[in-house]
Amino acid sequence: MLRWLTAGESHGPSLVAILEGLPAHVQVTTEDINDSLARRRLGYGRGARMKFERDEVTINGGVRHGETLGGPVAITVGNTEWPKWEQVMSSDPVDPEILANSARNAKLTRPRPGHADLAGMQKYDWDEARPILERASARETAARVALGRVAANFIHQAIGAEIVSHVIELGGVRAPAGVIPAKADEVALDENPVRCLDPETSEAMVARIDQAHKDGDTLGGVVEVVVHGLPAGLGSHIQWDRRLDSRLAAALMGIQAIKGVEVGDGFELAATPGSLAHDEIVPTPEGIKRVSGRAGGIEGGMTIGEVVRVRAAMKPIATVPRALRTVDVTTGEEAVAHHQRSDVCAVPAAGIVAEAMVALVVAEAVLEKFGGDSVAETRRNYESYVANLSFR
Ligand SMILES: Cc1cc2nc3c(=O)[nH]c(=O)nc-3n(C[C@H](O)[C@H](O)[C@H](O)COP(=O)(O)O)c2cc1C
Ligand SMILES: C=C(O[C@@H]1CC(C(=O)O)=C[C@@H](OP(=O)(O)O)[C@H]1O)C(=O)O
Repeated sequence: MLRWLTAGESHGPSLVAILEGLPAHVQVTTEDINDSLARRRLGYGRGARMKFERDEVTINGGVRHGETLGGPVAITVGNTEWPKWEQVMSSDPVDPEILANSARNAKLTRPRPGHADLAGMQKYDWDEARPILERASARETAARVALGRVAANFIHQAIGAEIVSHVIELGGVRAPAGVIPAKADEVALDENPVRCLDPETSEAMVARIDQAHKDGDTLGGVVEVVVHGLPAGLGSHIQWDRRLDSRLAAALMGIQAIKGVEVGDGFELAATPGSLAHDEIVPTPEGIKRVSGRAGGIEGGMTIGEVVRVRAAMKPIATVPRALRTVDVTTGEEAVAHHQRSDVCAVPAAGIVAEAMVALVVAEAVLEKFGGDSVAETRRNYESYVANLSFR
């Protein structure tokens, strides 16, 4: 069983992440994790915080000399802005006079529509939004990306599978259909300001972000995660919670601000006749293949041995500079929502987080199918399965 958990607040000293259940000998280094975290900071339209803050990665357990030991992998991502927040976010009590004189500690009593503020204040009985937004913030995704990198290394080393993501829609600008990036495209994707391979679309997306910035507005979009190299048979049709599609959907929907998930061509398939919607099966010299990939590589909750493709739709950032109407909870009067700073658009970053979530779910499915307490054992089991697969 693979399980993972994160802890920590947006302006706390650090995020903490634990991943348990991976076999021994997964090769992973602090540099690998730094590399993935740096990719999450990329993307045109992010706010000031991404520029001045750094992620300080420490692997606290489960890895020795660049290889996992089989025990829980523990990672902390330190927040270099912590000294500014040491009192506001102190875990121990702080002199009330110091807090009363701290502008940073001013009560946030005007909850933002679209964020967790209001429901969180009601549910957890707080008179302001700080205790809610600190954990609701997508700062937490840094911890998931750290774990996702360990999982991605595992699936690559055990079965050779590779994950890549790209932005297919941003602020209503849609990339041409049918482009499926290879892992080799990742460098170009990361160099592109909106992680989109089509130059014209990418320019239009950047222009849309500039316009939103000027208008005091924010944007959402759609990312697609592609997994190359998975064999047929991960996941199962046997029970709803064993289906790989349901698990991928839950993992993607669990990312802050993701409001829709598609497997393959998803919603478009709903409007397509069956004769055109499915991926016909044909014999080829390389074995049984599909003539198209509309299903996104999953049928009956199982991988079919083709490219897996899932999409996640992100709503626009909730902290809208041209602030939205709300109620000041101290007075009960109409007000505008609090706004200090925010991203205009974080869709490119959401793609990196989506890759991490897909890596964790796929790693879990690989371990279910092939097991193994060392990477070599997982690989042997995988190779034996593939060599004996019927109707290859
Ligand atoms: C990478 C990333 C960055 C985000 N940056 C911001 C931000 O700067 N400001 C903001 O209000 N929301 C931001 N969000 C979205 C909020 O975290 C999200 O709207 C909030 O947690 C409530 O979302 P929910 O309704 O989906 O739970 C970001 C989300 C992601 C994935
Ligand atoms: C810090 C990160 O993202 C943050 C996610 C976020 C939110 O509300 O989700 C709000 C912003 O933080 P702040 O309100 O402090 O400016 C983003 O910068 C990060 O991704 O590392």
